[in-house]
Amino acid sequence: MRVDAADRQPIASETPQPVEPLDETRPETEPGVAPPIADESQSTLSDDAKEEEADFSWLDEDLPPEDEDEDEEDGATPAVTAAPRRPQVAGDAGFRLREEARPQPAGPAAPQLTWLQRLRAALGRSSTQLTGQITSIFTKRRLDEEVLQDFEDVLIQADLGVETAMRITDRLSEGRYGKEVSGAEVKRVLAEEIEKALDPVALPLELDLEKTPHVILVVGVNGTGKTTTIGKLAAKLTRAGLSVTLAAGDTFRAAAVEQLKIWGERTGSEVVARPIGADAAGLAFDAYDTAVKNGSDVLIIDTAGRLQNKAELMAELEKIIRVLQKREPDAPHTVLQTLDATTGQNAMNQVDIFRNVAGVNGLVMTKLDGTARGGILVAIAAKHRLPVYFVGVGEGIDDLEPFKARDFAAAIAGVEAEAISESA
Ligand SMILES: Nc1nc2c(ncn2[C@@H]2O[C@H](COP(=O)(O)OP(=O)(O)OP(=O)(O)O)[C@@H](O)[C@H]2O)c(=O)[nH]1
Repeated sequence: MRVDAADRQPIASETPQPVEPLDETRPETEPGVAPPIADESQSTLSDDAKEEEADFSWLDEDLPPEDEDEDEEDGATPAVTAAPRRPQVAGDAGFRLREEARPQPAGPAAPQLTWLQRLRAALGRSSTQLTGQITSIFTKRRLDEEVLQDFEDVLIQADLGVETAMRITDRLSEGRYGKEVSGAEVKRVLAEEIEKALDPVALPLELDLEKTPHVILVVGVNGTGKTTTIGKLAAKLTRAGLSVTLAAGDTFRAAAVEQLKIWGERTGSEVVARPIGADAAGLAFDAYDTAVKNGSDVLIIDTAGRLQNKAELMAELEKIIRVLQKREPDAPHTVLQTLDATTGQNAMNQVDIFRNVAGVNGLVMTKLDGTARGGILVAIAAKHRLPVYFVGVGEGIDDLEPFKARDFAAAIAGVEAEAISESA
């Protein structure tokens, strides 16, 4: 079956948001009633519990073999009136089912404007800064070395990366050297080149349901939005009719566990949690079994992100992966890294680190709203060429959007998407 689809740094808010049960998405879950938490007896969290770390050395022993055994519209909360009995995934949901047997209904026309407006609003600061500088550089000046150098500097300051900045200035100078160039023309060239850089990485998340559960391990530095992204993703998947189990693998922070439980309630997903300080690999192992037992299509595992204690964190991630592979050799099927757009160049370095240790094979860029540093996504795409599945444009449940190269390029360059398509 195929489905496409240290020490802690301070974070903006660790307070779980109020619960708004998504009762319409999962009728089998009573509105407002929390789904069962695996091993409820252990779910009470306390500092004392840190002392009680279980012995998971048995995980290193060989295990007996296993038995063989959205209609989301662009940028808007999907109008779900009844839970689909079978997954129905819209073409633009940002993920897709590989399984041929799972049909993709045509669905209603997507309200593109809503999504574009949201993206433009999200990238407003990145775009305003960049386009303002373009206007001041190019007004009443002929294209010469000095202008091109000023332009290149602006692009580098906008975090687009040296390689992309040089490609854009080269392309601009082609046939225009010595001439006056309008700001509109510069923005169009900018948008086209950004789209070219992003297009290869704008891919839907592929969920392979041949062997359920499809395991998604979510990694990234703390505060980059792992838990929030997991919640938003669970909402997308459950709305499409897939069943999801969540594993609270950030066993270092009580607030992260509580936050995940709330997302579990909101999305009707079972949450597997352990006391603070518990072994994250053991939890992942149990969560896999829980997801098998409850028939989940997807298991999403949260992790800690204490980069300051790098050796310990990396050992923990490696152990989680090793342990999961005792159950399913291909797990985790997706290793998703969250990147906080507001951290600019740091985000690039974080990909270097987590890619090596955890085998990251997909990215989600969060907090694109309210940052002037959205350009970093272009530099990361050019360097790492990893798929970017979604972008986070706010803290709400609907603020996770499938990544679309053209829309992103147009929004950041401050042009209409049609302007790119006409001239590209
Ligand atoms: N504005 C905005 N805020 C976001 C976005 N994604 C996450 N956040 C906020 O960022 C903060 C940190 O998010 P978390 O999901 O707790 O991050 P985390 O990586 O799980 O952090 P740890 O649990 O500490 O490892 C929270 O206040 C979120 O609401 C986004 O796309 N936009």
